Amino acid sequence: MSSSSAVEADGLHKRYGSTVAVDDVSLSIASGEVFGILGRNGAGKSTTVELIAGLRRADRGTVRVLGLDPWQDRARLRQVLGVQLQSSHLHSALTVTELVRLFRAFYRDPLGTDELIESVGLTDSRSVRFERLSGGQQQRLSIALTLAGRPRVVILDELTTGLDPEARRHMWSTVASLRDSGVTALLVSHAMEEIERLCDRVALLDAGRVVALDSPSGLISRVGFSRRVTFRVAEAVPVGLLEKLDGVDQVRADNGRVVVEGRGDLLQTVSVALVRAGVVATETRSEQATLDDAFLALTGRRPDHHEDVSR
Ligand SMILES: Nc1ncnc2c1ncn2[C@@H]1O[C@H](COP(=O)(O)OP(=O)(O)OP(=O)(O)O)[C@@H](O)[C@H]1O
Repeated sequence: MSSSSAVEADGLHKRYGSTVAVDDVSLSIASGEVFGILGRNGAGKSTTVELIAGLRRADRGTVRVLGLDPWQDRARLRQVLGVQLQSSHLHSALTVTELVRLFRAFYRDPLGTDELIESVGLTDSRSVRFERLSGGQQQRLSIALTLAGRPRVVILDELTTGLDPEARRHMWSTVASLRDSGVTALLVSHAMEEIERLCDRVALLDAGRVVALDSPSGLISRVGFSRRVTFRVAEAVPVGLLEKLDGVDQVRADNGRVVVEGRGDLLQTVSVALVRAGVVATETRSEQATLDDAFLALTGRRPDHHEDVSR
């Protein structure tokens, strides 16, 4: 393993009965990197991180986390690896402070109780029992518990699922400060915006295999177009006219809604052509290709949270 790798997985395989969940997955995650695992439901994301965390044993292949074998060296790994627990595993009758104290006791050099509670914005709720916390607060507490032992590597599975926008931003800044302090983070997410903002690199999993591994912008650059202009027209859609324009790659029309994909100053090109043709367009929008588009281009489908293929 390279000395700067925090996580090294080589040829991982995991099968459940006849289902191949992880099929020859190899990853090398650099120390201090924020690394994302993206894929639709059932792609093998959770199984992959469970193999890395030593929660499951691979049928084949090897994993090293900071040089440790997660299955053989579990006790030592626990001191340096933080894994975000699902909140259902927690004792619901304990308060925030009691849970934080309980988790701190597992570690040799934990962060302070107040510091941990403050870091996830739960100071005002520190005497509240777990079962009385909102879903978002429970999620934030689970992050504090993950960070209790000053881990050098953290695994966060669906970090911000169920959080409101403010809590989500708070989580993002927590990940950014982890990165600033040199912690390696492995993020599993369906949230494209989150992956795009936070991750240095992303592995895209499909049917248990890594189908692409690149920076978010590198993945986006593999999409065949770079810009998309959408608008509505009340009259007949001038598809033929648009298709002939410079920089236009594709035109789709559905029920008066037109989607033009292409390159360069696409909005200007399309707007001028429509005005010249006397076509009135409304609800015009111009956007750049996103990670969503990359997902579609690389797997042939949009991620599960976003089934709107008409975009
Ligand atoms: N304990 C299990 N027993 C049997 N099959 C399982 C088990 N865990 C996962 N699987 C199957 O393995 C495949 C990969 O599942 P996994 O949970 O790793 O995917 P995922 O990408 O994390 O999905 P999701 O986004 O839905 O959490 C799926 O087909 C799933 O049904």
